[in-house]
Amino acid sequence: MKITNYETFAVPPRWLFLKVETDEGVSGWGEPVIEGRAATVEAAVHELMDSLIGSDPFRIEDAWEKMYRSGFYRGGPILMSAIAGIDQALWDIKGKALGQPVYELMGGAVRDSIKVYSWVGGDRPSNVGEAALERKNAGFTAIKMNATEELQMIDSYEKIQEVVERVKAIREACGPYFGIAVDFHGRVHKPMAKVLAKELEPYNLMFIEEPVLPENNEELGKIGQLSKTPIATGERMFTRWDFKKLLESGDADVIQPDLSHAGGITECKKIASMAEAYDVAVAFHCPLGPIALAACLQVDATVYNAFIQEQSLGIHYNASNDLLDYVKNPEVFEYENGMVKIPSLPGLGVEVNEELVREKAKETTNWHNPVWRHEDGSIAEW
Ligand SMILES: O=C(O)[C@@H](O)[C@H](O)[C@H](O)CO
Ligand SMILES: [Mg+2]
Repeated sequence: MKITNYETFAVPPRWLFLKVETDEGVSGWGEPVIEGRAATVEAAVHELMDSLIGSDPFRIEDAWEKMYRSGFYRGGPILMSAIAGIDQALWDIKGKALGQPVYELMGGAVRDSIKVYSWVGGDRPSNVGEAALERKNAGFTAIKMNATEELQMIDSYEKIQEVVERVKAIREACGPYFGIAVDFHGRVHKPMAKVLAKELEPYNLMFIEEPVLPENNEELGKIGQLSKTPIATGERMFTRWDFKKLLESGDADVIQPDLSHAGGITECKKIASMAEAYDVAVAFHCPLGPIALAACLQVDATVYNAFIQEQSLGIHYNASNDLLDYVKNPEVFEYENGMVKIPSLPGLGVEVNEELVREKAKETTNWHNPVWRHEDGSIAEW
């Protein structure tokens, strides 16, 4: 079998899909994108795919190593997202050609379903108690919320108190054992991260996420000493080599590589195995579209230390589109009791609605992160 052609489609709300074709008529889909930089990743996908035309799509490891090692400059969000989507498409082709779900080609499933969490409050926090209860009533057993819209390096205890109040509202609305994750989103710097982590400790959170920016991961250990709450990070880390130091440090309790940002199925499986050796849990990051989620579920099936899966339901900047808009077989994601069943159809399991994708790709989709400023005029972390 040979790779003969490929096409990319930028579609609303802010996603990029890739279709890879072969000479035997089997095609595969991937989702190579990083939020806010879809066009840049698209350019990288074209460069990398051009070098794969004519090669055997079954030799995924070889394709991965070629894309990673033959370029001299390596890693980072753009290249690793491009590799990620291509890798997903190759696994989709292989699974479809062999009539097997991807997890069967990776050693088989260790679980039949995985717990998922929903977002509440979107990006800007508001009425989170009610929103969380709505999710709970819809069957979810866990949610994630953003801690804060903006916080300066040293900021007021009033803003800290606002975060605490929202978390308290969710805890009170949803009961003592409902899963609550709080995403600091790298918006909180070390001086206030210490304070916030300690203030949130009494609420028995499932985890706090990116308490500091990943470039400051060496601070995680100190925050961990101040609070028992499990610490999660990793959505902005892209390779095994990025995760190596973090895992060696012992400072992360949960890692969150993204199947569309961190080299795809091939790389994320390896990162997860490294984490297993350090007794670190995995919660694959996925605020993206249906192909990315499908790829996550295939890997979740085979990763012993995976315990929960993010999915984009409830994320407000995706609200113009439903996760299932581009999928012809929406029943592939079977939600029940806050869990999603692992799809067992060949390949990634999602049947992409190609006509709709082509139609929507005609619209201009140019989503960028909004620029926020603090009261004093300085740029706020997004
Ligand atoms: O954990 C999450 O899903 C968020 O941090 C998103 O990745 C971020 O807003 C970029 O889209
Ligand atoms: Mg996050």
